[in-house]
Formats: sequence, C-alpha cells, structure tokens
Amino acid sequence: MCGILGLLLHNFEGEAASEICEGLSLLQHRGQDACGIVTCGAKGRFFQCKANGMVRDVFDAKSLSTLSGGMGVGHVRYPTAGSSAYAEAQPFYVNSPYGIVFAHNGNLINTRELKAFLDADAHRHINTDSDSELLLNVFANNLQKTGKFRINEEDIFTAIGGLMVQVKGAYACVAMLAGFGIIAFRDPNGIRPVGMAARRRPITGPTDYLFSSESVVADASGFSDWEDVKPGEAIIITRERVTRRHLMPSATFAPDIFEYVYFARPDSVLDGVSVYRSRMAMGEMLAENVKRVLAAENLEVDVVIPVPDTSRVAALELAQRLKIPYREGFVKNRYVGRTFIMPGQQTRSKNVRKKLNAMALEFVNKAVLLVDDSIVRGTTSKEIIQMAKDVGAKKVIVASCAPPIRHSNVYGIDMPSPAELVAYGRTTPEIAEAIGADLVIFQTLPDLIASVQQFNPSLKAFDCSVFSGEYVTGGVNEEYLSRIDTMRSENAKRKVGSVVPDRVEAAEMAPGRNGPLNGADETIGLYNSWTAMSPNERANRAIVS
Ligand SMILES: O=P(O)(O)OC[C@H]1O[C@H](OP(=O)(O)OP(=O)(O)O)[C@H](O)[C@@H]1O
Ligand SMILES: NC(=O)CC[C@H](N)C(=O)O
Ligand SMILES: [Mg+2]
Repeated sequence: MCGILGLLLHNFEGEAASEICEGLSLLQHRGQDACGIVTCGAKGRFFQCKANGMVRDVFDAKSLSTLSGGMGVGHVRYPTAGSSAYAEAQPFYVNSPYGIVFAHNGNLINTRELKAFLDADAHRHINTDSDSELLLNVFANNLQKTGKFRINEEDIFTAIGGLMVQVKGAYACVAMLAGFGIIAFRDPNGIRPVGMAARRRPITGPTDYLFSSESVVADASGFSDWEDVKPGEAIIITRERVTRRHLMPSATFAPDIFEYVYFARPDSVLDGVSVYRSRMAMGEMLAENVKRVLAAENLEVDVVIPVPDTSRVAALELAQRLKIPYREGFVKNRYVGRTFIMPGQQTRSKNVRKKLNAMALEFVNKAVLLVDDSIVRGTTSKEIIQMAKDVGAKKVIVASCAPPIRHSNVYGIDMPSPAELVAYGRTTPEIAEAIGADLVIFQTLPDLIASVQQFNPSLKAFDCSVFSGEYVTGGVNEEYLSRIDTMRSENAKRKVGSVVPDRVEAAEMAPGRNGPLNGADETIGLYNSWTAMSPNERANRAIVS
C-alpha cells in the first residue's frame, strides 16, 4: 500500500512542499520504505526530492526550501512490484510529453503485456521493474498521441480513458502536468482509495485543492468538502477550474476491504465509511463468534488484550460486548513503525519484539484473549503469544477481526506467495498450533463484509481476494499467480533491497538510507548522482530542475 497526495495552491508562487510533507507524514502508515515530493514552480519547472526512508528522515527545512512552487505531488512507498530500490521511489517523472510527474498506489496485473507494448509499439524506455513506471508511460504515450502543442482537459480524459482499457489491476493515481495542473484517477473497480477536498480562505475567496489517499490529510490541513474519486473517474484541477469525468462507469465498484481491516487510519473516512466505526463493528461481530466458540469449548477468559496498534478499536468494543475487562497488556514503542509492511521476514520478526513489550502483571496466571485485526504471515502472533507465555499467561486465545488469509494479494499489498501465509493449507486448529495459541477464533467473511457495508449500503461488493481467492478484475489465474510468486522470490535472491529478502537486515534498511548497498545490483535513479554527494546532500538536492 502506498500513500499518494497532490496539492494545488491558488497562489502560483505559494510553497506547496511543506504542506505536502505534513500530509505525507499523515499517510506514513501506508508506506515506510521511501517517500518523495515533486513540486512545480511558477515557470513550469519541476523540483524533486525523494529517498528511501520515512518522511521525517528524508525531508527537513533545507530540503523543503529547495522545492519551490504552489503545486506538487507526494508519495510514500510500500513496494509491491520490483524492489525497494531507491530508483523505484516515487513520484516518477517523464519529460515527454509536456512534463509529467506521477504517483501510484496499487499494483498492476498485466505488466508483461504493458512492457511489451511500451517497447514494441510505443518505443518508450523503461528503466526499472516498477509497475508504476509502466503506468506512467502508458499515460504519457496516450497523451503523446494527441500530437498537440498544448493540451486541454478533453485530451487528458481521452488519455486516461485509453489507459483504463489497456491497464489491468489496482491503481489510484495522482499526476501533475508542468504548468497545467494536477490530476487524480482511480481504477474502474475503485480498489484503492483516493479523494479530493477544497479549502477556501476566506470562505468565498480563492481555493486550494487537495488529492489524498485518505481523508485524514484533509481534516488535518483545514480542507473540507471531502469527496472520493469515483471508480473509473478522473478529476483534473487547474487554476481556472475543476473538471471531472466518469470514463469507465460500468465496472463493479469493489474497494479493498483490507483497507478497513488494517491499512487505513481509523480517523479516515473511505468511500463513505468511517474506518473507526467499521473497526468497532468488527469488534462487535467478532464478540458474537468468540462467545459461541468459548461456550462450545467450555472455556472462559479473564481479560481481553489488544495487539497494538490497529486492533485497539475492535478489541475495546469486543471486550465491552463480552463484559470482560480490557487491558493494555502490550506496551508499544512509539518509535517503531508498522511491522507488516517492513521488508524481510527477519526484520519483521525482530521488530515485533522491539515494538511490543508484555507487562507481566496483566498476564500472570490469566487466560488471556489477544485480539488482532488480522493474522497474515503469523509473525506478530507467534512472537506475542510466546511473550504472553513467557510472562506467565495460563492460556492464550487469539481472535482475529479478519478471516483466515489464504490467497495472494495482487492489488497493492505485499502478499505475493500463499506459502508465506500462516493460514495457507492449514485448518483453524493447525493455525493455532503453528502460532502457538491454545485456540484461534476468526471473523467470518460475511460478518467482516457486514461490518463495513452497514455504514454505506450502496457499496455492493468488496475486493476480498485474500480471503476468498476471487479476483474482481479478472485476469488472475493459476499461471499468473505462480509467475508472480516465482518472480518475487527471484527478485529477492537477485537484489538486495528487494521486497522479500531475508538478508535485508534492519541496519541496512535504516531510515534515511538512500544509497545502494555494497555490492548490490541496484538501478540508480536517472536524475541523481550518488558518488559526489553525502546522503544528506542527496536528499537535500532539487534533482529534476
Ligand atoms: O501476521 P502478520 O504477518 O504479523 O501480520 C499481521 C499483523 O501486522 C499488522 O501490524 P503492524 O505491526 O504492521 O501495524 P499496527 O501497529 O498498525 O498494528 C497487523 O495489525 C497485525 O498485527
Ligand atoms: N503499495 C503500493 O501501492 C505500491 C505501488 C507500486 N506497485 C510500487 O511497488 O511502487
Ligand atoms: Mg498490528
């Protein structure tokens, strides 16, 4: 999952970069590997700063001051294609036609065909393994076809409409055309989120516009009138006007339900559903299931303990429903980020221990019910169950707000290989055994869907592929799944900095590390010179201009 952001200030000479940076820090939970900002100055020049690392490590006052202009695009990255190499950090830039900057959240499934098309037909050079670079080049190629000296909104809609026919998969995108404006569009199934908001100062005065993956950015920056970009819709914002068009209105709208389970911030509202409320509902629904299973097993629990952070909202609701005390038995180190989206199994496991500490007094001689939002690889559950037992828990039962995850994700979550998933090929008792729990209780899929859908009944479908194995875009078959599985594990072997390498140690992936690792076969970003600059200088350099 990545976070995308676009900002257009009414003042051409304004400083968009610092606001984009603040916005990206609010989207940090969507991607911790790399981040970047590109702004456009008054003369139509782009200024760029991007690097591996978290927002707080990549940007400082000095680097932001080099990013001139009242319009810009930002990105936080969690890689799902290619590698976590610096060269694949976004936003991406192509100079032709018109000067385009591009940020993408999602994952494409017909990259092989797109690559062949871009090579053989469009004659466009692709420099990385990133699917987002392909997407940008399809867009650029379609714009090029207009053959115009200056383009208008109609041309852009035509280009995006063509892209929506060519490209398969999940994509929520924000783009910027030099000296023209910012653009957002969303795939026809609306799998990944993106919305828009406006800010008038004073109320009737000139307007600033924002595109963002999540509404929390709008709330925190004084924007209002949040509106989701509709599936298959494109919105173009220039200083003169806002223009929008449904380019593919007929596909099934199926936002990814995992956004509500885990990815999005609780204080965001996605497609009309408060993430917070949906998590409360997940807790309520799960409580009923827990009650049934405990009665059937003739078991009692003394205390409900959430697995911080994401499960807290649901766990509290569940505890209240069951009238069992809720206790914060695990204390979270606020300086350790999300472990699931860290690269490399070793790094993830180590960081669960660094992130969570069990307070013995809440566990000693108790039958504890640990509540988590999801069990994916089982990394977190294995570690925390052991921790609970180490500090004296008598019995450890685990309840998950999501059903067992047994299928690959191909739409922007890094779960390429079912073999990595702890529920794959296992029954519920076998999962309990694998993670060391006395019992595991899962939410059912209908209950999970109801937890979200009740707040917006117009949402008739969701992407639930990781639970059901049904892929809403079509085009995902056994051959494809085994191909991405092999490709990703080959990548892991071939490249340091790739998405799933066990050998990428925490130290190597330290925040702010933005150079290639020793001996690594890593593509170097085109617009950067590694050797002459220190990491800080690199991050501080306005690169494209
Ligand atoms: O079974 P796993 O592969 O471990 O994945 C699932 C766990 O990972 C996530 O936590 P994470 O630490 O990423 O973030 P959080 O602090 O938002 O809960 C999620 O909330 C689960 O706790
Ligand atoms: N998680 C995402 O949205 C990733 C975007 C894109 N597929 C990349 O790997 O950079
Ligand atoms: Mg968690």
